[in-house]
Formats: sequence, structure tokens, C-alpha cells
Amino acid sequence: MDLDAVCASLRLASARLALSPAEKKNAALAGAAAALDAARADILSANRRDVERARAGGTSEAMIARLALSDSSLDDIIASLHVLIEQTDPVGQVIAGWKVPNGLEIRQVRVPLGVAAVIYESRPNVTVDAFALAYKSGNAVLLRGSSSALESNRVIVSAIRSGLAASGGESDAVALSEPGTGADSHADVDWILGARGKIDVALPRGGASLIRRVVETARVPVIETGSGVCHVYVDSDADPEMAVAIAENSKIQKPAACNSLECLLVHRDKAEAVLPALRSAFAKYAAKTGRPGGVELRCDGRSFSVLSGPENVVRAEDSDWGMEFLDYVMAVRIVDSVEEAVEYINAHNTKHSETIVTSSLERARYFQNSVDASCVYVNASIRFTDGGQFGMGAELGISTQKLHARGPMGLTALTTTKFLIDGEGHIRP
Ligand SMILES: NC(=O)C1=CN([C@@H]2O[C@H](COP(=O)(O)OP(=O)(O)OC[C@H]3O[C@@H](n4cnc5c(N)ncnc54)[C@H](OP(=O)(O)O)[C@@H]3O)[C@@H](O)[C@H]2O)C=CC1
Ligand SMILES: N[C@@H](CCC(=O)OP(=O)(O)O)C(=O)O
Repeated sequence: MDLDAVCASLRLASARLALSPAEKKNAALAGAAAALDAARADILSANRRDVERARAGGTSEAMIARLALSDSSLDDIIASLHVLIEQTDPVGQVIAGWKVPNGLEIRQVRVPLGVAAVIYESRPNVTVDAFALAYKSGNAVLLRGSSSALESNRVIVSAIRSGLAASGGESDAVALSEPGTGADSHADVDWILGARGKIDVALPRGGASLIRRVVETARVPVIETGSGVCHVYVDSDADPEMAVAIAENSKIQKPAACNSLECLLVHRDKAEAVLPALRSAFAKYAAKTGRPGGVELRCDGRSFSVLSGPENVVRAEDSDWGMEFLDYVMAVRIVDSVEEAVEYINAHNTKHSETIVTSSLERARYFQNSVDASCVYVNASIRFTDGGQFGMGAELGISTQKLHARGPMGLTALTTTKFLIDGEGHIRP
């Protein structure tokens, strides 16, 4: 695949798109939504082939759940396009404006970044979300999904392009980078990361190996989305029922997502009230997860004494602390104070999503102010870290870095600003 030529075409489309009014971009997004709906059968059959290949290759069912599409998940994908159409176009927004004493008028306005490349995991829904967020914010986008979702992504991108063309949009504003095979399978990722001047920003979504490659080799500006080692801390003042419900949801609702629970911290005063109840709550998932007890609990010495007995309760190894399991497995640890919980989290987390369950407002605010993460919750599940759930329509990923964008990235993450200065023949003395 000639990525130079693809990027040259994306560059031209991005220049046209940057000047496109919101109504025209919205009409194009509606065209893409209609084309995806019309291509439903082809998308689902390509996706079945991807899923079969992944299963044959031994991919876990938790991971298959990220890849697999259904009629209802396609409905959700199409619905999220319509939610995005309703969002305010960030391009052209005046962030600040003032007049300096010499009479020059200065305005700081939001503008697109240009050509973005998104490198992402096996979720075909990200193909649509990333395209739509880029398009609405006036950017062209090169999509580099996982090779495991290649057949699905081909059909999806082709439908989007024909939907854009049919509705007067910029069909060249979106392209799919096709992974190579064998030793060359990530050659296109290397190309993207080195494409200074051709790609304005790369957004890698993925695990440690991808992020290592990005950190070591990227020469283009990057907004990193990191892996998720996320914690739930049950405070001494927690309501046990709420604590169990939040921990259960954080672990079970989508265990292979980056914002699922990997390590539960419980204050020693609540261990007896919470841990056995949570173990019982997990037990009802045994059939679904295919694991005895529903979830394997890897415990420190103290929590092991509270929980020990059933076969899903084991002693944690050192490597389990700070581990992203992405599965029905979880580490459990008892702590003596909120300060100890915060210290532990800051030493082991990946700056993604963290929550405290407590009825103490003072400790809630202490936790929120002290934990270093992109999203810090009080009395809520960490599974809410999501552009859709935050009302952004969709997300490009969850940035775990601190510059430019942090947390779920919506439309504004793909914009920068520009100063527009109006004078009347001003010259500097
Ligand atoms: N913070 C966030 O927003 C998100 C975080 N994540 C994190 O991602 C991880 C799960 O993703 P996973 O399914 O493992 O995806 P991977 O990290 O395996 O893959 C993601 C993308 O990167 C490519 N890739 C993988 N390794 C390399 C490499 N060494 N060099 C170049 N390209 C590479 C993949 O290509 P190919 O598949 O073709 O090998 C794929 O396109 C979890 O840790 C999760 O927490 C995931 C999504 C969002
Ligand atoms: N924001 C999403 C999770 C982000 C995501 O897609 O992550 P992953 O499952 O690791 O690919 C959600 O809440 O479902």
C-alpha cells in the first residue's frame, strides 16, 4: 500500500474539510450512517470471518467480545453517529478575544489539526467513532485497526466512503491502512509513526507493546492512550452494598476494557462486610465466565484470610500488583487508611480511572485531589470512563498522558487553536 499517496490525498481532503460548514459535515455523517446501515449484512458477514479466525487462533472470549459485532451493536454504532451530528462543531469556536491598547483585535479560535492517524485495537466500533470524530472536527484520518479486524474494517471504511460520496462529503478524508503479513505486519505502523509532515498527530490505542514502540520510535506528535490498571478503593465509611455493586460492575461489565477493575483495595474495617459479599456476587457469573467462582481473586495475606476456602481465591504473586488482567481475574488487598490506598494506587496505576466508595466527603475530596489519574470518581463505577457516557457522542480513546488532552477524547481533542489578529495598517514601533 502506498501510504505516501494515501496521505497526500488525505492532506488535500483535510484542507477542504477544514473549510466545510457544520451543516455540510453533518449531512456527510448522516450519509455515512445510512451507508453503514445499508451495508449491515456485508459488515456482519465480514465480522463473522474475523471472529472465526480469532477463535481458531485461540483468542479468549473476553477479547472476542471486543471484536464481535451484532445487529444491535451496529445499531449502537449508527446511533452514535447521530449523537455526534447533534454535537456542537468545535471548529471556529472563539475561545478568547480581546483588543490590545494599540487597537489590534486578537481572537483565539479552534481549528482542526489536519491529518490524524489512529492506531487501534480490534474493536470495529472504533473505526466508525474515530472516523466520525475526526470528520466532524474537520480532520482527515488514516485508520489503522488491528489485523484481527481487517475484514470488518475494510467493509466499514468502504461503506463510509461511499456514504460520504453520496451525500456530498469528502470521501477522501478517510482511509484504511492495511496491515502487512508476517514480519511486516507492523511496517505500516512504523511508517505512520515516522511520517513527519504527512501525519499531524498519531493516536495509538493499545497495549504495552504498541506504546513501547510509539515511545521509542515516534517522530510525529502523539497523543497516547495507555493501558488501564484501575482500582476501586472501599473506604472505612463505605456503604457495603454500594461497594459490592460498584466493584462488581467495574469488574464484570466489560472485563477486557481498559477501564475495568484490576485491583480492589478495601479498608480493614470493611473487609468482613464487603469481601465475602463480593465473592458471592461474582459466583453467579461462573457459568458465563467459565471460571469457578466467576472471577479469580488473587489476594494479599490479609484478604486471603477473610476469603480463603473456595478454589477461585488464591494468594497473589508479586507480579499481580499493577497487573492489567483484562479478564475475569482481579487482585485484592486490604489497606489501613485512605492515605495508604492513595499511595498504593499512585505507585501501581496507569493514570487511567480510579474510584473511592465512601460516605465521607472529606476523604472523597482527598482521594480525588491526591490520586494521579485522568478520571477520579466518588461512589461510581470506573466503567463510566467513556466518551459516550460523558456525553461526548464517542471517543477517540482515553488519554492517560497530561499534555493537550486527558481522559476520554472527544471532538476538541482533535483541534488546536490559532490566533487571528485584525489590524488597520498597524506596524510595530
Ligand atoms: N486508554 C485507552 O483508550 C485504551 C487502552 N487500551 C489498552 O489496550 C490494550 C488492549 O489492546 P490490545 O487488544 O492488546 O491491542 P494491541 O496493543 O495488541 O493492538 C493495538 C494496535 O496496535 C498494533 N500493534 C500492537 N503491537 C504493536 C507493535 N509492537 N508495533 C506496532 N504496532 C503494534 C496492533 O496491530 P495488530 O493487531 O495488527 O498486531 C493494533 O492495530 C489494553 O492494555 C487496554 O487497556 C485499548 C483501547 C483504548
Ligand atoms: N471507553 C470504553 C473502553 C475503551 C476501550 O475501548 O478499551 P479496550 O476495551 O481496552 O479496547 C468503554 O467504556 O467501553
